[in-house]
Amino acid sequence: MTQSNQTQITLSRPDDWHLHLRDDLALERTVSDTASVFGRAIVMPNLRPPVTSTALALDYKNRIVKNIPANSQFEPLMTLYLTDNTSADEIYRAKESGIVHAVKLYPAGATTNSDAGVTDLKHCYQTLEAMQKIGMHLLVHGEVTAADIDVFDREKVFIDQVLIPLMNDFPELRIVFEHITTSNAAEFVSSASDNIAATITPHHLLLNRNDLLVGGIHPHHYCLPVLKRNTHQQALIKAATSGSKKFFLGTDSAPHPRAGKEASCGCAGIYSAHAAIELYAEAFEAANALDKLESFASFNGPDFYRLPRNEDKITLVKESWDVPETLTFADSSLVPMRAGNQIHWKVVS
Ligand SMILES: NC(=O)N[C@@H](CC(=O)O)C(=O)O
Ligand SMILES: [Zn+2]
Ligand SMILES: [Zn+2]
Repeated sequence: MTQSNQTQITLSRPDDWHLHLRDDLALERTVSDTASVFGRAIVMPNLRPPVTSTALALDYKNRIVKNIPANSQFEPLMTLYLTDNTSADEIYRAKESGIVHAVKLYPAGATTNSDAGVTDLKHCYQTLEAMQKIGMHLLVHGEVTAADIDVFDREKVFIDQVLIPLMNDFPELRIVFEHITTSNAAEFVSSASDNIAATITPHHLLLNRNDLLVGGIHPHHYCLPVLKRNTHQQALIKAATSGSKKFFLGTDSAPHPRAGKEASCGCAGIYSAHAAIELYAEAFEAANALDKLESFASFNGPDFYRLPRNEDKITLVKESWDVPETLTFADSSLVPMRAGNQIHWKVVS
């Protein structure tokens, strides 16, 4: 059967390898949306204050678990926020805990709540040594922050200025290049050693910078790394649907209250957790590659993290549904991806 008229797809339950759940009142919305479909999620640590220790990660996990719906087996996979002062001992404690699966590098100033991030990776070499030794994954927001670097070039420059030297100094360190947005990153990951992989978001597959800037400025399409030109979008689609084991699902679903997005200096982040796997199904169908969705969404991630694949399955059907203009979020509301429009796949089980 040609895929273009495929009307149903069943796949092993997917996981989200890059997710912002936020905290406290926000958890009711974010945890239930993700937990209704995904088996596990790598929960990003960029809270205020950030999750910089195993103890804080455990407390955070407990707050998340309280919001998991009764009928869901969802498991949050916790991460630590790397700072200049993170000790190797903290890495050993994290590994020992069994609940921390990775450490996240936010270059200071690169994105939301990144001001406590790393100012110079050289400060972290003992910590990185420990991570390499015990196989703790380093997740990177791959952008430089120098003011003289064009925002559209930040990711490309990060490869040469940070990633390549890092991989030379730590050739065994397992790295996830998060939310890649350029052909440069896709090509680099494809050709680099097996210990580096990448996540790709649904918005960087479905949108490009025209969707941010044409016909008016669209604040709900503003995210970091920023949407790039369509040639980069095409390169990401090619990578995601290539069948390569180095690319897997990471929504980077990053909610902000509506007022924070619709502002003269709006927050960066796109909320997709309400319809993430459906949005990926649209992107893979458009590329006539629905047969590649299961590996990208359900196999490549657990395989790279050396975790078991989920055993149960989900089914989506080709059915359009209306996305609300807003969703409740903490004590206010957020504008989800595709708000006020339709999504053309629907999870039925
Ligand atoms: N991606 C975003 O635009 N924002 C994320 C942070 C991040 O992943 O960079 C957030 O936490 O708001
Ligand atoms: Zn990021
Ligand atoms: Zn993120």
